[in-house]
Amino acid sequence: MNAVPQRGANATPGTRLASLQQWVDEVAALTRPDRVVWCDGSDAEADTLQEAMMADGTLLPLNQDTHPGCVLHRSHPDDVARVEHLTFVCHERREDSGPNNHWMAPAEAHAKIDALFEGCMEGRTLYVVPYCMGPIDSPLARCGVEITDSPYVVANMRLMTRMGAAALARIEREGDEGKPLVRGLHSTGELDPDRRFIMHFPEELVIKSYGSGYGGNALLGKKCHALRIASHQARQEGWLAEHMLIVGIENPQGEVHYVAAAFPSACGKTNLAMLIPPESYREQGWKVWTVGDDICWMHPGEDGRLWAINPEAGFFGVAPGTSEKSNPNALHTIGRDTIFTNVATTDDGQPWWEGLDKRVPAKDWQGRDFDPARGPAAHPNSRFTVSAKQCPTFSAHAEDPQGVPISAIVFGGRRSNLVPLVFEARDWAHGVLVGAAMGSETTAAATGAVGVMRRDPMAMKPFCGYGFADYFAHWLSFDRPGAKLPKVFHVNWFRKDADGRFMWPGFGDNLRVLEWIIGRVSGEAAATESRIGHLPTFEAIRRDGLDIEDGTMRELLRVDEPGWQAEAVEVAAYLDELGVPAESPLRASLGAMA
Ligand SMILES: Nc1nc2c(ncn2[C@@H]2O[C@H](COP(=O)(O)OP(=O)(O)OP(=O)(O)O)[C@@H](O)[C@H]2O)c(=O)[nH]1
Ligand SMILES: O=C([O-])CC(=O)C(=O)O
Ligand SMILES: [Mn+2]
Repeated sequence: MNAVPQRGANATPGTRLASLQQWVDEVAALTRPDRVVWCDGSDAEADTLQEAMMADGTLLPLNQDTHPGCVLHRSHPDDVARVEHLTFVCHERREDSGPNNHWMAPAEAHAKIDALFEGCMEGRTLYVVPYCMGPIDSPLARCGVEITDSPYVVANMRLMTRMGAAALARIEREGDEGKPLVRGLHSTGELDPDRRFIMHFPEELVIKSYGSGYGGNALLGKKCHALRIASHQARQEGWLAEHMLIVGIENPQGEVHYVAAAFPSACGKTNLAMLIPPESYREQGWKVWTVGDDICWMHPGEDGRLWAINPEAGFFGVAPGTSEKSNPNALHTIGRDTIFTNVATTDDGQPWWEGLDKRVPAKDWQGRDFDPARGPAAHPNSRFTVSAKQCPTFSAHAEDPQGVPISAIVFGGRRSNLVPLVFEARDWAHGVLVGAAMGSETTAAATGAVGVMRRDPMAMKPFCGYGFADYFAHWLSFDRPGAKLPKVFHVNWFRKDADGRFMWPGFGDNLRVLEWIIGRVSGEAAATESRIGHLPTFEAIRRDGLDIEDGTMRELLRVDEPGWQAEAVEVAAYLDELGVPAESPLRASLGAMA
């Protein structure tokens, strides 16, 4: 039966944009849902959805006295993280996807995944979710429509994007002007890990995702649109779509510098974006303002600077490790109206995860009686979804249509040895090399082994929508007459000593490093030269109120000469693997390091 289904009782009437209506009708004909609902983003709609999800067990209640408006979702135990081996970037030409992506010919990919979509929404509701990535009135924002059969995805998209009637109005206006729209089709399918694909068609601005309900696989506005598809668009149009937090650092003089930082998944973006200054800094008047915690779109402005928006409207953050001590801001943010996914619960129904406090949970993330023999109570990649507006340090400029000007770009990874606490690149090309050479030990944010060192250029290994050699060339192209580019830095919060303990306290104390970074931007902070770039002098990182020995600090700032020579050899081989040409300025920058 290819008949287009009747719209349900509380469905809105669709769209006047013929091309969009036609696509929705085609998808409905393929997937055969019982009902089609156009989401308007209203509170009433959210309430109706939530009631239905509570009734069928998709959402479970949490303690409303301690956590008003909060709910729990337990996902299928095989569906708890991004699946990189099942994620494809399907350019017409294989070489355009690069060696950094899994590739399939677009026709084959469509055929393969459409076969799974056939009839997959029978007995279900098809939700049409119009969304805007970025402030709704921003010229830098971009729109998309996600079709999904998962009310959990709709509820998450409502927090993570500007979703509903206002987005649809912008989409229709832009449609009249012939502007492109990103179209995403998602179904949770049967949640069978062997029938799961996340496919991207950058040239068509299309995403198709089947068989997973997990964040990065299913909330298509996030990694699929705002990074993989947007990075491809950004290359064509002369901007950057990056896996970066954006944070404003206000010094005692009241000047605010905005920093964009790329760390791989579960390597500290949310924490840095919400940093609370150490006591001695607070007393002096230092403040930190949160603009974004995961994605950053940067455009060159007329003044030559890079201006950045956070395309998201919420945080999809890692729960484990979040505590009153590590990230009180996040804890305050998620005290109400939050969706928790795969956390544990206490006997009085409060959400709980490892690192939160000393209580012993009653139920683990799968709802079983907690038994430490079975591993952590909360899944290591358990998450919270919450509106950014609830963050106490949410920047007053976070929704400025023109974005915020970026003073410094920071790269970083989880490196237990070799890489110093912080260093500064000599110039833009060297900065691009530092980003390209990034390595990090893997985390639970993607399925697979944890703690294995892998190259993750600019934290974009899983997210770049085209080949890395072209991506680096695009980055290099920003160095042109009139450009006032940010300075580029590399940080490592994760150095470990011989006993496996972190050498640097991290979290709030990372402001001490940011102070040096800002000081370099304004020309005030002292540095010494080394083969890897500029390093802080021993005194340049303030240690007042910090209990850290001179020897540890020296080690954190030491350049291990033989270690870096070996690193340079590895990086050269990696650039070869990616097809970076011999004449690329990255090679000359690397030569200075070797
Ligand atoms: N030792 C140490 N751990 C940190 C630091 N910052 C964050 N972490 C830990 O790293 C883990 C991930 O931190 P997040 O800030 O959620 O990472 P993220 O980059 O936002 O992760 P995604 O949302 O997956 O992109 C948590 O367990 C944190 O407690 C730090 O400065 N030092
Ligand atoms: O995309 C996700 O599912 C979560 C996330 O932020 C990441 O992994 O970087
Ligand atoms: Mn992320």
